[in-house]
This record gives sequence, C-alpha cells and structure tokens, in this order.
Amino acid sequence: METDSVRVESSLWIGNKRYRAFLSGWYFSWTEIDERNREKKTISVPVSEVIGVKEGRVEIQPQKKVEDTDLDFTLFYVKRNSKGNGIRVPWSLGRTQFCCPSRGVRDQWITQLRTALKTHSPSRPHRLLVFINPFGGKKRGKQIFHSLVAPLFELAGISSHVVVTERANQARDYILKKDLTGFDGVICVGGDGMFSELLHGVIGRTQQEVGVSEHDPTVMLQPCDLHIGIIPAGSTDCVCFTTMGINDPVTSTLHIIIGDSQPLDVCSVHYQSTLVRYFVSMVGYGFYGDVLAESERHRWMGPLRYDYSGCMVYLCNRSYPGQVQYLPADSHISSPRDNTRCLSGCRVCSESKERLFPHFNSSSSLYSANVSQYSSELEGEWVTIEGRFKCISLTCMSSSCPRSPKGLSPSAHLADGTADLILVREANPLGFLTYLHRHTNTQDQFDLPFVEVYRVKAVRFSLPPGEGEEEEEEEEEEEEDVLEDPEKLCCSNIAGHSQQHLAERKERGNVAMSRVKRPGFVCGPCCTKPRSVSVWNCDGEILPHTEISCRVHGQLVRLFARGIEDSTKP
Ligand SMILES: Nc1ncnc2c1ncn2[C@@H]1O[C@H](COP(=O)(O)OP(=O)(O)OP(=O)(O)O)[C@@H](O)[C@H]1O
Repeated sequence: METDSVRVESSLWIGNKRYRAFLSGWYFSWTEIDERNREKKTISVPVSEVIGVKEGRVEIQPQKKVEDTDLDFTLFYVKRNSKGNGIRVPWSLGRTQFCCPSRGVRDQWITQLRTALKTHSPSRPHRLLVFINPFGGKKRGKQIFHSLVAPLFELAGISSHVVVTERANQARDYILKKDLTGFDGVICVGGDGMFSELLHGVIGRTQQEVGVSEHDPTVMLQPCDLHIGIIPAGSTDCVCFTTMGINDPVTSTLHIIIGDSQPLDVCSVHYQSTLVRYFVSMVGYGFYGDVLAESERHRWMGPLRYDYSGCMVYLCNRSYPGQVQYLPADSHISSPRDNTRCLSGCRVCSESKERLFPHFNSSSSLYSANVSQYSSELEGEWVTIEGRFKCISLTCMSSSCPRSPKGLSPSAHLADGTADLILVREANPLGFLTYLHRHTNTQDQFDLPFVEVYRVKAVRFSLPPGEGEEEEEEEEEEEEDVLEDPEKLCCSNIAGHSQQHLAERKERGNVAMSRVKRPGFVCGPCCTKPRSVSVWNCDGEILPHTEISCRVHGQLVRLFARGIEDSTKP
C-alpha cells in the first residue's frame, strides 16, 4: 500500500508569498519559502480532513462567490479553532487559495488532491436523509440547517433529502417504514429527543430486516449499518456534547462530511417481555425522575422549568425503597473510578470490539451473521443491593453537558459494552447537595459515603413487596381523577408523569382498582400526597413502568463522530 511517497510537489503562491507544496499519501503540506530560499512555517492538512477542492477563487461564507481563474484553486479543510464553549476546540471551515505557475500545474493539483480524497477517505457519505425538528430548542433548526449545514454539504458534494417534521415520532416512523436505499446515513437537526427518534428507527429497522425480536430481553441485537449524525439544535443536546465534546453545528457537520465513525453502546429497557425503550445517555429513578415529572407541570416556564423543578424536588428531600440487581462488568479492564477519560481513539473501547464480537469476520458483512442470536452476556453472578435511595442512575456514557462538563460518570466509555450504575443512598440534604454540586466542578462526586458506583452489563430494579407494579394501578386510578379534574394536578402524586404518559394512560381506559393503602404524610412543598414510588426518567422521557430491566448492547449503532478530541495534543 502506498504510504508517504510524494505524489505531487511544486511551488505555489498564496497572495504574494511563495510556498513549496507537496502531497504525500496522507497529507497535503505547504511551507513558506523566503527570498533567500529558506524554509519557514509549514502547514499540514490530513487528506482525510480535506472538505473539498475547487477551481478558481471560491468563497462560501458569508455568501457563495466564485471567481473562475485559470491559475488558482481553493482548498477547503477542517480547521481547529483556538477556543470554544466545550471541552474540546471547535472545528471550522479552513480555506486557502493557491495560485499555480500554469494551468497544467493547477489541473494536476486538483486531480491529485481529489484522487487522494477518494483513496484515503473512502467512507464519506454521498447521500443523507435529514430530519429537522422546527420546534426543538430555540426553534432554530431550519435556520441552522439552511445557513450553516447545507452550504457545507453542497461544498463537499453531499446530496440530502430533507424532511421537516410535522409531528413527534415522524422521523422514527419514516426510518422504520420508507425505502432508504441509497442513503449513507440519517441526520437529525434537533435535540436529544430527535436523536432518540432516529436511534429507535435505525435499531428497529435493522432488527426487522434480520428478523430479530426487540422484545426478547435475551436476544443479541444486530448492529446497525446506517450511521446517525447529530446537528445540535435542542435545549440540552447531551448526546452530541458527550460524543463530540461540544455542541456546535459546524463541528458536527464537518465530522459528518469526512465520514467519521464512532460506535456507541445502547441500553435497552424492558418491562417483563416488552421492550420499553432504548437509551444511550441515562435512565434515572428518584431525584432525576421526580425533577422531570415536576418539570412537565411547568412547561410554560421554558428551559427554566428544570432549575425550578430541581429546587422543588430537592426541597422535598425524598428517598425511595427498592432492590437493585446488577451484572458486573470485568473490573480488570476498566472501572468507573479509574480516572480515565474516554477520548477519541480510546483504547478500552477499541479493544472491546474483539470481546463484544468474538466471531467477527471482516470478510462478511458488519459483525458477521455468525454471532449467536442469543447472548451469553447475561450469564454471570448477579449482585443484589437493597435499601432506600435518593437516586439510582444508569448511564452508558459520561453524559456530560455544558453545565456538567465531566458528566454523570466522568470515566464512562462510549463503546466498551458497559454502563455505570450510580446508587445514591438516603442522605441528609446538605450531603445530597454536595453530591449534586460536584457534577459542576472538578471534585469527585463518587467520593462520598452514601454514593456507590459500579460498572455493569445489565441491571434489574424491583420495588419492595407491597409496592409492586400491580399496586401502581391504584395510582393510575388517582391519575384518572386528575385527568377528569385538572385542578388536582398541582397537588397530586402524579407530579411525575409526562403529559404523553398521562394521555397514554387515559387512552388505556379501564383502570384496575386496588385496595393497597399507603401511609399518609406530607413530603414537601411540591407534593401533598404520599409518594413511596418514583418514576424513571429515560433520556428525558418518563417511563410507564417501574420494575424494569436494562441491558447494554455494545457498539449497537454508529455515529458520524470520533469521540472527544484531546485538546492537549497538538
Ligand atoms: N414537528 C414536531 N412537532 C412536535 N414535536 C416534535 C416535532 N418534531 C419532533 N418532535 C418531538 O419533539 C421532541 C423534542 O425535540 P428535540 O429533542 O429536538 O428538542 P428539545 O427537547 O428542545 O431538546 P433536548 O431533547 O436536547 O432537550 C422530540 O422528542 C421529538 O419527538
């Protein structure tokens, strides 16, 4: 294979300065030459990060301008900026105009650069299916796509079919049902909710195509070929932040164009033998469930509702009884307290591929059909923990966001086939506040006596006897009352259920009566009824079940991303 042999070399001019430019296999470099023929600074661009090569003098920002000259060509490439608002530097579009000594030399440069692009960057997408949520975040999805993303796609020769969604779940249904032949990936312009729609569509479609039942909690799901890209335009954009290290539409677009590929673990949530949901970020019971539930009642406040609800729920100082069972991951490989960070090219994640897909055979299609349909992952010693918990969370990734740059579990990995289970036991309010506050600074949030963290492959949660799922039907009946009389909403113990969930329950009608009585006590300012059962917050959606089981599916999907680039490296 050709590696670093020089393919083209010549003098080129940028403005009135002369440069010696050369294209080796993997890099295009140009070095300034002064009047005395001495070499000065060299700029080197990996061919894999070239966005496009155009004849003439071309500008695309702020507006497209083309000056068709015989001697010039313009190179567009990924440029790393000096600072940004994330935990890595943002990317922008670099542009350099070169002037050649003759038209023949110019044409040779263009041909060779384009050939190098095809050879050294073969996995770039050519056609993409784009879903824009016009109502996500600050409602700027359409504007972000048309002003920042589309011009870059055009420059890179990527064609896109754009669907502006008119309802929730339209993107998911489209992916599940429509013909996707010819598309190299699906892109969402929106927030975590839109990403979740694409995730469910892509996983569901892949399983349909190979005849695997998603409802079987023991089945080995088929990894998905179709890549997912995220252009952040939501309120929190946690998945984008965690997989990129930044929420920046241009950085995301450039990763899509160069065809970066980041495998991602996905967790499935089952209730008995029914698939409830998939998630990549987190599922949380107790505090996180209550905050989401409370915030649903204050949607009119906009994004402020999360701060408000967080304060209210904190003041309630609740804890919940339950039994957590987990299947530990191999602690020799990594641990949630080993102070490592999953960065681009992470060794733990790349080595895990062999462990996750031992029958991988590169000559067959992705991950080989030899993999048994039933997983041996669920074999092993389950560990049981009982107690009262302020919150229980399970996260497949660090789940960082601008407010919590290190995230819920700073050493979690994106693609190692594990998740981190965090148990926060009953604690005094000040202790719990310390735990919460440590998510926003550099202190270790796990270094507290009431906090435990485990790296796991699967988790089960059950309520103490007498608090089981059937008894929850009683609460449903109370919810029925609320639906009939919305006035009751503000003081009801369903503070917790999303409007969608309430609607679903109302639709179900026939609610069973239950005779179980709970002790009556006032638990805080936001709730005047007893609460001994919380709800699960799954990536921002309230789950309709409490006794759930979760299982990690290693590297189930692929994103157009490369993980967080280490900004300390040159
Ligand atoms: N046209 C639409 N009308 C109503 N809802 C929609 C529409 N398109 C998508 N949705 C739904 O809106 C929900 C929220 O959208 P999205 O995630 O894009 O923004 P967000 O909630 O502001 O951001 P984040 O999830 O990051 O907090 C998604 O769950 C999606 O299913």
